[in-house]
Amino acid sequence: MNRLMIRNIGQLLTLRGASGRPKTGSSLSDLGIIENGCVAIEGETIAAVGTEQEVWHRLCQRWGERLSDKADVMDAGGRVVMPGMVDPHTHLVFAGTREYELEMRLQGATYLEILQAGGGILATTRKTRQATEEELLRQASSRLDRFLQYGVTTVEAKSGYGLDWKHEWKQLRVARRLHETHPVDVVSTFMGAHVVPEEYRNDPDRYVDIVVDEMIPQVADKGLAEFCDVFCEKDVFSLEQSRRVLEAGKRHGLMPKIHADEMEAMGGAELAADLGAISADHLLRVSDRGICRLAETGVIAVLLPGTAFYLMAPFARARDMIEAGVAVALSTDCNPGSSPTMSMPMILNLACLHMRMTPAEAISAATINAAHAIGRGWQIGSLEEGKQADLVLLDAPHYAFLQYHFGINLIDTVIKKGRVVVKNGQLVRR
Ligand SMILES: N=CN[C@@H](CCC(=O)O)C(=O)O
Ligand SMILES: [Zn+2]
Repeated sequence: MNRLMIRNIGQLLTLRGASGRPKTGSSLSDLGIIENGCVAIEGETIAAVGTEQEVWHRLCQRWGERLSDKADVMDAGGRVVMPGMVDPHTHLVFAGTREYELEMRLQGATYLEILQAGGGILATTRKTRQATEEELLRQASSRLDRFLQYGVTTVEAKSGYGLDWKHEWKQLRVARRLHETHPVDVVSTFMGAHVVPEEYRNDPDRYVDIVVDEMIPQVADKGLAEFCDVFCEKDVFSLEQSRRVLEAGKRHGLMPKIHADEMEAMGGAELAADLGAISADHLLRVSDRGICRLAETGVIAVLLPGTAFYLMAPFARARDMIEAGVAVALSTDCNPGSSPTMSMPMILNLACLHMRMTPAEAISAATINAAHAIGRGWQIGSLEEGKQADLVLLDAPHYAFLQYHFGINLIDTVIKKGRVVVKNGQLVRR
């Protein structure tokens, strides 16, 4: 079994103490920092975390004396070590690109107008349906490589560019194969209710019936996803249709997630609260009442500032949410239309500069709270004994360098399940 000790860590961000429930309020600012820290890894798991002295003491008890003979040692050179980041909202598996929509939007077309004219998600659906499973796998795998280089060690991935069973299933199979073969862990969400496909344009309720009665039972039966999501939005899926989809998912053991209050305050956050969803995502226009309900019910707000930035829309009110006691997480929303990025560090920049989160709050939101938003707070998102050994070494002496710099990548080393997968910023070939 491999053993690795990382020593001489200037700032070790443990994010400890929140594996049971996400951070809220002032605890978001507490990164559990250990100065001159050390982490020991055994196999895929963290064996000890603490100051160098504490870790040596702990390991001598476990491994006996002469530790350096028993473990590889990595010198962090006084730099920052933190948990691998978790991206809890991506549309990872798709074919084709939509760079032409940028120009259309710059000329005044809105995201929803492009969609209604048969572009947007519908354009990506046409391409994704045409693509072979191998082609989708290849494209999504190279996106995961980039995620890894940006310090992300687990992503959630939604279906929703198939919009019929054959192609939704293809997307979910690709996500599963990536989880099995790529170093990044992939957690699947079924999102057959992403938009109404063109063939049901005149009968959207019939499409909802198909999602509810045919697709969700098969997804559950085949164990293809843990979560069920819906795009609850004006002219996409109504509140009532969204409720039907998420309730059906729940009956089949798929936990609800929701694209809520993105373009209009539709009451999506309130629906998430009613249903006990694990997260409500986007929330650019959420109402005050929606914020209160999220806080009361413990639904995690997954904020996607890359989308507001790229769609030139107002940013979510992260400060109001944090003050109200909502658990906030951050994500890229990686997709070909509204947020074509794999850069979590860029998301942290935007969270600070446009949503006024502090650097420490943003790191909590991108690690332990993001892990909770996909039901993995017990396993990842913090550096504590017994948790999965997913961690990142920054080429920086202070964690705030991650938000202070922009447009450059400070991720030096990434360790996934105890193995070095990125070194000097470069992927280590598998
Ligand atoms: N808003 C809906 N779905 C995605 C965008 C998908 C796309 O445009 O392809 C989102 O979360 O932003
Ligand atoms: Zn999305």
